[in-house]
Amino acid sequence: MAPLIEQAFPSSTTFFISVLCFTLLILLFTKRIFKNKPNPPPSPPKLPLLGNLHQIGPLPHRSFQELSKKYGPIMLFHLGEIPTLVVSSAQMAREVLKTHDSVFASRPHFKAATILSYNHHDIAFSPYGEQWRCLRKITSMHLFSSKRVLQTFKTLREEEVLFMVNKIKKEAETSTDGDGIVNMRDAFYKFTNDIICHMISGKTFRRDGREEKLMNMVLESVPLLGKFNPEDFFPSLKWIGPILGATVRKEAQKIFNMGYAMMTEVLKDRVEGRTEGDEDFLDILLKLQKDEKQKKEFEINDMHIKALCYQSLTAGSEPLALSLEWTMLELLRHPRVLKKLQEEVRAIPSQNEVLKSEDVTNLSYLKAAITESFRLHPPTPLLIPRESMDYCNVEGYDIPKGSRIFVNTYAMGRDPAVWDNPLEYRPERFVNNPFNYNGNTYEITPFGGGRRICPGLQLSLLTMELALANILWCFDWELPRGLKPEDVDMTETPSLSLKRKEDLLLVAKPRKITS
Ligand code: HEM
Repeated sequence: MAPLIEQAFPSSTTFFISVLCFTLLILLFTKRIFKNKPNPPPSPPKLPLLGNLHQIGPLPHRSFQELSKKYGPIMLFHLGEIPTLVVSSAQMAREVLKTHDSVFASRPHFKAATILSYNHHDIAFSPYGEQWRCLRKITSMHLFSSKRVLQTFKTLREEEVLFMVNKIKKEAETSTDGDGIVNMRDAFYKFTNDIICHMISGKTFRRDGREEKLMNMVLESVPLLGKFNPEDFFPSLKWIGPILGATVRKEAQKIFNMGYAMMTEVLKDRVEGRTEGDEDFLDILLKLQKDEKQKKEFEINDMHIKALCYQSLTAGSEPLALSLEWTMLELLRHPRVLKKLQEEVRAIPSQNEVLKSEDVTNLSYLKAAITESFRLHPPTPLLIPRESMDYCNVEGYDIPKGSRIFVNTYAMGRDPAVWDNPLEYRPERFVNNPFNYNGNTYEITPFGGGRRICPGLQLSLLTMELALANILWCFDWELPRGLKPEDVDMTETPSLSLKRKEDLLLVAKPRKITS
């Protein structure tokens, strides 16, 4: 044997060097193979063709929440043919909305959204690119500039709050059994719809009951955006797409046709002239349409104007109405909180029938109650889905280009690792710790984040504070027909929004405001 070894390895040094080289080669080779192998986030087992679709129920935020308990805060699903990333922790939300915001800033194409957004002429469903950037700039510089939100819309908000309060009084007084029961879901939807219509087209929107017709369109279109449409999950089946998605296409087209006709009418009225009121969206957009400097940067056509106006209603009025509804519901389910909030509001030194914006700026418990409601009931529980424009590595995991992204703010708000006793509604959590919605905090993200953050954020918070303060200033409230707080049915209904199945019926008792 010895001669053979000596023959192969003439000296022990050569033997040692050869072994070392061999080991290094093996290491390099295996590392290379390993490096080329993608490292996807944890996924539940999937079925052929369907992928993980069968694991997602009618309330996807809840299905994802349950699955994240097993698979962690970053998961990769295959919904049909589409890789879908779902994140449900502050750290992972920060990765998506901040660290890699530039990669995750686009939106996927869903057929219903394409039809309802006037073929992506809006902001919310527009893919990331030149058009989105220009429309977004117009929104933040002109339509929702801080000056307009704080000053121009102040009178508008106060007028519409007064209109709502008077309607609630009337409905309570004329209730069928004289029991003062008011449908507060209806009241809030009409209120937020009126506010947005007022911003879009001044006072003319109440003509011919237009505002009511628009509200009904919003009520039909939002659930449609959340409805399962097979063609959105199997894009390779292009040839049978229209058959697979026939129902959704038909419904979306019907709503689009009605909305388009209405918007055309509103725009035509305005082009023919107007006489009164503050500058509204239509004035601004029509002015920009003729502006030479704007034309060089980006030409706004009538389709953009109609889509932007219609989208303010779908993206704005529904989540605002639902936020008011969930907050009011939690107050009625928690009499201690309701009482404390009434005391804060009623300590405002005013003798007026209704409160003005300047009366409600320092209500810290009200602000905390609103945040607590967003934590438990974010109106858009998975945000508006994003799409990755490139390959991305998130915390060591490989995310393929073209993935859909959901940020589960619903699950984040109920995470026991972050919130003690997470299911308890307790505004005190935020009293000395006010939540900064557009800052660097990602424990909850009710308005999203990064470059796609909701442009209606400031307007929504100011509107909610004024509306809720007045509702508590003007009325005492009770649950109807002896219903106990613990017996309120919290079942949700399937939609893109987080919506309770039942309407919110409450007893409103108008209060005498005395000195
Ligand atoms: C409480 C009320 C509201 C909530 C909770 C809310 C929530 C959201 C969320 C979660 C997003 C997606 C953000 C993301 O992808 O990161 C969004 C986007 C958007 N929201 Fe809101 N929203 C509210 C009110 C409004 C209002 C009043 C308007 C306008 C009148 C509005 C207009 C929009 C638009 C245009 C987008 C799309 C932004 C983009 O894609 O660049 N929202 N909103």
